[in-house]
Amino acid sequence: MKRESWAIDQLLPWTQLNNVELNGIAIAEGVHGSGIFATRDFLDEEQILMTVPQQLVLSLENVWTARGAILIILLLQLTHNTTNGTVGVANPFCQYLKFLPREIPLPTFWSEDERALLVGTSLEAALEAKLKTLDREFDFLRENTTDIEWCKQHWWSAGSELSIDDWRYVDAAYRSRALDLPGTGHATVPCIDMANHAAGEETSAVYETDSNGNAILVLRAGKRVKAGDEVTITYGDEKGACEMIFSYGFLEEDRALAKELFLDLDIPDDDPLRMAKKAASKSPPGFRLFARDETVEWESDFVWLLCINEEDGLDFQLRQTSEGETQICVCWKEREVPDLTKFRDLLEKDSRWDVFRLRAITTLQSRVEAQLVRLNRSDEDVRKIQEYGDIRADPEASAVELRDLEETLMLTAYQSFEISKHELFGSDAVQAYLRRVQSREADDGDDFS
Ligand SMILES: C[S@@+](CC[C@H](N)C(=O)[O-])C[C@H]1O[C@@H](n2cnc3c(N)ncnc32)[C@H](O)[C@@H]1O
Repeated sequence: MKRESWAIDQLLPWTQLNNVELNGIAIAEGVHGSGIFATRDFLDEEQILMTVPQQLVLSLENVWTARGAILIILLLQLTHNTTNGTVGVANPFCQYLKFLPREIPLPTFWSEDERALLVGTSLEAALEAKLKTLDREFDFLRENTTDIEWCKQHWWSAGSELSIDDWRYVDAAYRSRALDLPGTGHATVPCIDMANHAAGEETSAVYETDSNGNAILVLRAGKRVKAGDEVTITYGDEKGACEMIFSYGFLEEDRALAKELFLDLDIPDDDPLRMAKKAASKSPPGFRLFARDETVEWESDFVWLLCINEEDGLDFQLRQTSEGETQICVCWKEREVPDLTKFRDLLEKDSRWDVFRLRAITTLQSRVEAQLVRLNRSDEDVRKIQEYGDIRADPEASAVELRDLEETLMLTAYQSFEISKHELFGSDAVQAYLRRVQSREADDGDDFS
């Protein structure tokens, strides 16, 4: 689809027409694309810098459904623009979309060589999954709209241009511009979405909902901003390096830590409960590593299901719901576990808790080790791509830094798993368990002999 673009200095008449109030700020071109800049000095005032009327806030509340609906609405508005208004009804959003960047630098738009720089990082799997989902969604859109006359004409017939890149564009626009607006929820707010990111003390403004449901941008308490300074918000100081690149396409210049990463886990093929565990699990199949103080901690509901077995007391039962559907239930020592997020709490009460913990930590440590091997083995290929590949400077810089930051986080995690393992090996429960296993193995050996 051929998207029309308007220069950002044309945005002012649009804000006036649509009752967006700008108080001492202007939206203009800066170093990170468009941004918001102060046009006067602000000295320690919690001043409202911008008010966006409620009806312009594209939120779940306003559209009544999830991400898919917002993407479809964005796509319809783009179609309205490219068909000279033949499709859909003109609304302020159609014009506003012309002020968005023509290209959004998210990894879903990276070339094959650029994506190959991510091998061994947690972004590799996340990006692969995202691209597959986008392909699936686009196929679904095509299958379900080809029989609608205007869609056939403007999206799918020969010469009409809706492509997977258009779908990736609306997804990237949504992902990089949506806010979690306090009092409203996930929303796309025109004009406030022109605010660039700065973390920590550098963040100069916050966004919220006023008592009338309007979205407002407010100067942070105690912040001084001079005329000409950029007005910034935070996209989430706690976000990991992977998520920053995935959702916004950049890493902050002064970032020193990956902060967090997610690695997947798979249930081994020889686990007799594999299918039941997969069917019963509702949590993401993996674990999150995150930096805390000088060390790295982890979080996972899935790992408990992975490393507990039938002989420990795990079982599954099929139940019929009142709607007639069959549901799989997890049972621990013959009692149903209604909420799998609480399974860990039940295990913690068991006398073999240290044994379970040791199993979990060993599983996580070997997964981290495998990821480190994958990362290190790809270093040589990455160097070749840097030398000969078809890559742009920004994706290269982000990918190389991500490799570095995630390697440090994983090495620290590996070490801290090692320390925990040593501690757990010394526990009475683990020693008693090992003695039982050894004597069982000896008995098995006798059987064979
Ligand atoms: C919500 S939009 C902000 C407005 C955007 N600059 C524009 O031109 O429309 C988010 C995008 O701005 C860019 N951006 C924001 N803060 C940045 C920063 N600190 N460094 C680099 N790029 C940034 C990234 O491309 C990001 O995906």
